[in-house]
Amino acid sequence: MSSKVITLNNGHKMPVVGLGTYKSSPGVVRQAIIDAIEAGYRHFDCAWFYGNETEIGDALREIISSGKVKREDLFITSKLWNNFHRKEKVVLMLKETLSYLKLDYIDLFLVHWPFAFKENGPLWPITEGADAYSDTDYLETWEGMEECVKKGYAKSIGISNFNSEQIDRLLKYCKIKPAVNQVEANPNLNQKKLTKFCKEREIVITAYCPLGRVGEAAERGFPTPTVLDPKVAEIGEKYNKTPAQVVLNYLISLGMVVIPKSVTKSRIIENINVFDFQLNPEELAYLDSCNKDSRVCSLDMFQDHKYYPFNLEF
Ligand SMILES: NC(=O)C1=CN([C@@H]2O[C@H](COP(=O)(O)OP(=O)(O)OC[C@H]3O[C@@H](n4cnc5c(N)ncnc54)[C@H](OP(=O)(O)O)[C@@H]3O)[C@@H](O)[C@H]2O)C=CC1
Ligand SMILES: O=C1CO[C@H](CO)[C@@H](O)[C@@H]1O
Repeated sequence: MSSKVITLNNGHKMPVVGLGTYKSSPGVVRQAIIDAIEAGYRHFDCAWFYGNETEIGDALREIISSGKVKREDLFITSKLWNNFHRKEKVVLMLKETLSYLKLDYIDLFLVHWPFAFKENGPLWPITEGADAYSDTDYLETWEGMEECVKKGYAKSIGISNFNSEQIDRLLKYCKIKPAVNQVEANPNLNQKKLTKFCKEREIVITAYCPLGRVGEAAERGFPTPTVLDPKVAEIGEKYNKTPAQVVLNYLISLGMVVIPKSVTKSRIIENINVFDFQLNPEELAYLDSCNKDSRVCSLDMFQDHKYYPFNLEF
């Protein structure tokens, strides 16, 4: 099984299913990437912030040098972390990511969040609060992102966790349009309004936390993931599919790219086998009815930041 692809606003093609890598520990991520390649994945979602790009790079080098897959058949995403939003920092940070990933270019580079933190401050300033914020404007950051394309280090650039106002402000300013907005999306937060808004502007939505981060939801008090809903399991049984496959198929039917994370071989295989069934209108309506606009990644500890994105409806 391999993934379908979607065409971005610059003509580049992006596989509709990718493997998430947040919290895929350095010791296990190599095997997860190898298992994913075997299962048909060609799209990998990475980030400097995840602290595992070196090991992902080792796996990619191994796979490419074995001849199993060519570099040009892969779609690799990474993201610029919040401490490095100054224009001069952006290319330098991408070059650091490229050295970890052992690649000459990535396919997609995203601004991870619209808000910035001080350059020499903590990466995750939950105790320092506003003292650790920087008011570097994401429009300045975007100039650095455009430099990454001009220098050939990124084929496409995009944003993550941007709201509709931030997107329109960026669109008025940019020379290169963002190709993608990566945001949380799952049946609890189906992002229909933001998806429509982005589609009208030729921006593809990538759904992160598509499974509602099910592995840690109960213990961390996240909204109960829809993959645990018995009704979703019942829908899946009809097609001989698991709840995760139903949810991923639903998000893809809404026009999104999905990047489920797993380090478990059977689930890695399961999460890409989502293209051979179609939910009927009643089943789609049930999944629509699960929407509560509730987030796993609200990051509300940063809600007093000038560029915090979730104080708007979408
Ligand atoms: N741009 C941003 O700000 C953000 C981006 N992301 C990206 O999105 C990716 C996905 O989101 P993430 O937060 O990881 O959460 P997900 O919704 O992908 O959930 C991951 C959890 O689900 C489990 N899981 C995976 N497949 C199945 C399955 N078929 N059945 C049951 N459980 C399953 C995994 O367990 P196991 O691994 O043990 O199999 C893991 O515990 C991230 O890894 C990251 O790449 C995420 C958050 C924010
Ligand atoms: O990519 C990410 C993974 O999840 C984190 C929160 O748990 C986010 O802050 C971050 O954007």
